[in-house]
Amino acid sequence: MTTGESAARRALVAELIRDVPDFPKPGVVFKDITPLLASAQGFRAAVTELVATAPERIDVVVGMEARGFVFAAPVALELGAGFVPVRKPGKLPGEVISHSFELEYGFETLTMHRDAIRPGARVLVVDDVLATGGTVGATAALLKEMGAELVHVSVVMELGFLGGHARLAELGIDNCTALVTV
Ligand SMILES: O=P(O)(O)OC[C@H]1O[C@H](OP(=O)(O)OP(=O)(O)O)[C@H](O)[C@@H]1O
Ligand SMILES: Nc1ncnc2[nH]cnc12
Repeated sequence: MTTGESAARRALVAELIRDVPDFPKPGVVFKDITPLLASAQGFRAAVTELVATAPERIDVVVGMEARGFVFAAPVALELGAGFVPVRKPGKLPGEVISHSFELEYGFETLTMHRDAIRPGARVLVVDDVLATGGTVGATAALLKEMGAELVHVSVVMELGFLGGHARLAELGIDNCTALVTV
């Protein structure tokens, strides 16, 4: 794999993410990934690049409902790792642990099955967008409670102006890769 090919894939990913102003509320520029997913070449490029960012020996890929699932599941398959979902409240049938936080456009609670990941497992977290970092931060807190090792975070797009990277650094998460930063 050459650097030029990787750069071309990331440029294609960036091109296929559409800005939607004032969604879901005034003042928010929503980064819409549906054109990227609708493009076979674009979707493949995103998954290829996410897989390329993964450290060695990942046991489990964790994805966050809903858009995170779309990228995390194929990355897990490519890596030969398991997939574990982080879900919104009331969706998981077993005993859950949960964490609440503030999002760019609201409040959210995320849950995981308490026994989803064995202590010490090496985990890669994959999501579509890193905005304020609240979602990744909450997921990291859930993984810590389970005793899993958060090895790396990979996102398709980072909204740099919202300071998510700095927020994650404050939480001790300094291993985060974005394919595209705006
Ligand atoms: O860094 P943050 O400020 O936490 O924002 C990023 C999160 O926001 C979006 O999820 P959303 O809660 O809108 O859910 P969805 O995937 O179900 O649309 C996005 O998919 C990320 O998970
Ligand atoms: N501006 C944004 N666009 C898409 N997803 C987001 N999640 C949080 N903020 C977002």
